[in-house]
Amino acid sequence: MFSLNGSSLLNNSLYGVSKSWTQRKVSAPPVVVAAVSSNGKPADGNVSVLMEKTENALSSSSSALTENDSKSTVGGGVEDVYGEDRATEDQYITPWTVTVASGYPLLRDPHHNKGLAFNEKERDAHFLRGLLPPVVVRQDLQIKKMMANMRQYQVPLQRYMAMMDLQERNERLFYKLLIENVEELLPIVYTPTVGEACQKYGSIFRQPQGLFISLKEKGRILEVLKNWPQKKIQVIVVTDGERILGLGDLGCQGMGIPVGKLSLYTALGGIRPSACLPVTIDVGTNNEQLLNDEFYIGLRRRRARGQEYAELLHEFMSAVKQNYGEKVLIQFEDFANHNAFDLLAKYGSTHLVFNDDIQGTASVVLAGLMAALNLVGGTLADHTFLFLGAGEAGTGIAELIALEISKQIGAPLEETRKKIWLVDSKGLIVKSRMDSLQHFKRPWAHEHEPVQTLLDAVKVIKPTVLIGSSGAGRTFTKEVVETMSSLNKKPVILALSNPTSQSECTAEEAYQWSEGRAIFASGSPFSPVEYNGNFYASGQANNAYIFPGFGLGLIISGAIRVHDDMLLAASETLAAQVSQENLDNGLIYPPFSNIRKISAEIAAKVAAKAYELGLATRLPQPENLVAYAESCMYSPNYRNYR
Ligand SMILES: NC(=O)C1=CN([C@@H]2O[C@H](COP(=O)(O)OP(=O)(O)OC[C@H]3O[C@@H](n4cnc5c(N)ncnc54)[C@H](OP(=O)(O)O)[C@@H]3O)[C@@H](O)[C@H]2O)C=CC1
Ligand SMILES: CC(=O)C(=O)O
Ligand SMILES: [Mg+2]
Repeated sequence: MFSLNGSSLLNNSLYGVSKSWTQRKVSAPPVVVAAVSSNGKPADGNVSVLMEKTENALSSSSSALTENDSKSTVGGGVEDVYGEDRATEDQYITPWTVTVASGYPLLRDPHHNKGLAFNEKERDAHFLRGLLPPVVVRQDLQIKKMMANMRQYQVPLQRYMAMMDLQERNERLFYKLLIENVEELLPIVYTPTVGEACQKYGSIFRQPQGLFISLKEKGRILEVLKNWPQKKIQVIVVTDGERILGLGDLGCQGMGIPVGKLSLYTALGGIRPSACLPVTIDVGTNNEQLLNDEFYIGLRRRRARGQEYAELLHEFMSAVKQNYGEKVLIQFEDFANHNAFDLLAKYGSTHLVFNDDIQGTASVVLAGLMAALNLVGGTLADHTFLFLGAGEAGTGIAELIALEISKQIGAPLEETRKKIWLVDSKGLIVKSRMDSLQHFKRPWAHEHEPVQTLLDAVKVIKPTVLIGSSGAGRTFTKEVVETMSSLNKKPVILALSNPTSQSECTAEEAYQWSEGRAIFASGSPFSPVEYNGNFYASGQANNAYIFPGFGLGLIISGAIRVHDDMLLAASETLAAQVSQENLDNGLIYPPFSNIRKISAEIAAKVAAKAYELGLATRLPQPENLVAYAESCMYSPNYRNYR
């Protein structure tokens, strides 16, 4: 889609797009839509965006969504997101228009560029003759070449940059590469490398990705949303950059996280890339190093707090609903906990919101624990849990475990919480600290004398399961792991903190210090470890197992709210995907290589729960939800252009 202004608006001739094409009535793919920003330049450096009429089943099912939404009482909705139909003459609209890309702009359009894979017919039909060398190569050969190139980079950040370049050059090739090499490339586009990329985002910045909404845009956020070239957005991942992984406040440079998470929504969960919108809300940063960094890309001011912050967030949340309707999923990611819990509570009853750090993490860890029971025995209620870290991840997981136990044994939550203990930076959370505790920690303040250190807490609480959610690296010391191992035949130890530098311990440490007995998983991946002549592979306890399938389930059912029972359903489904062979190898998560199938299973169970709870709006309910979920998933294979 092109939004026209300046000379483009007058000439209706866009960046070399052939007039014969622009004049043609377009009834079948490829239809080109391209965007021009307010300064008259291509919105993202790309001249055009090809929009295919029937990209996949999900886009056709989103037409059904469109019909529903246009009847919505919420202003805008999905059909008329730009408000042209309703705008009065004195209201501003964005003059989008539709045209067809060909020639040079087609090669510069990441959504439809195929590089050397354009066939002879397409080269003729789309004015590509001479713009490409003569050879025509298949997509699988392009994949082979890209992987060979990728493997030559020794430095992970170089691989990250190569992947981002590819995403900006040839989107389908990017996703096919990622899907087919998910175990090798996940650590590049996601944790740990994405953490380093965020830290250095200003220096490595080339092309803007996603929407940057800063305090400068206060009062104009709806207008900013309208600058985004895609209209049918289904998932937004938004951060304010204050708690990026375990790396702290990275301000505007946190954009790498929404971009990375959404690339997993597509690669792992099959959401169309064009339906994904990464957003960074820039309210400043308290990171002195960034404030003094000449390459920093964000607002050079300290963070807005209180009313100023709340008003900007509220304007954003309202504008999103107005622009995209109420079924757009808004995933909060890497907010600091003093905002995260409040935002979730405030918007949980008015928007389709999901906090990945609180809810997604809870679901993935509960799944791992359910699977681990096959190795350690007993039910969840038989175990004692100790957390290092009582923030979003820690208390989110604790609450979901308590809820699951409560459902299993029919006991009240207040009771089932009692076997779950948390340690924060001031020691064990106990009743005597109640007055000074943040609200999300209070349910975990049990009757006990104060305990200062994790090691002492392990000794007195005697947990069977130890979970690290502190963001503080190497805090599971030799003594801590040895004590866990002296208390348990098979200690369950999860070091969730990301990236690798912040992991509470390494896989090697867990296996060595437990003499190979630990059931270990970590937030960022570790290579298999050799101990006493045996190899130990550890799983990745990361919310990436959950959110892509979870989001897909919400979308295919047209869910309007997230419910805890959906999280439990996702956990059970993921746990059921762990095979006996995985368990025999000490793994409590299935391999990522099978993730698309797993995501479809999760999506189906989440959707089923949405229907059961009366939260689904896409009716009638498909008979076979797994098959339906699979049929809705984006395929990165090239499309043929006529
Ligand atoms: N594997 C996964 O899927 C996920 C992993 N994570 C990771 O979990 C970590 C924490 O995230 P999140 O819960 O959102 O962060 P929060 O900031 O909300 O919570 C961190 C908690 O850790 C405590 N803490 C920090 N340092 C120490 C220390 N040295 N000793 C004891 N306690 C400490 C804090 O204590 P206090 O309250 O006293 O300040 C706080 O309770 C991050 O590294 C993140 O990357 C998060 C989500 C998903
Ligand atoms: C994985 C994730 O969401 C985090 O570390 O914040
Ligand atoms: Mg996160």
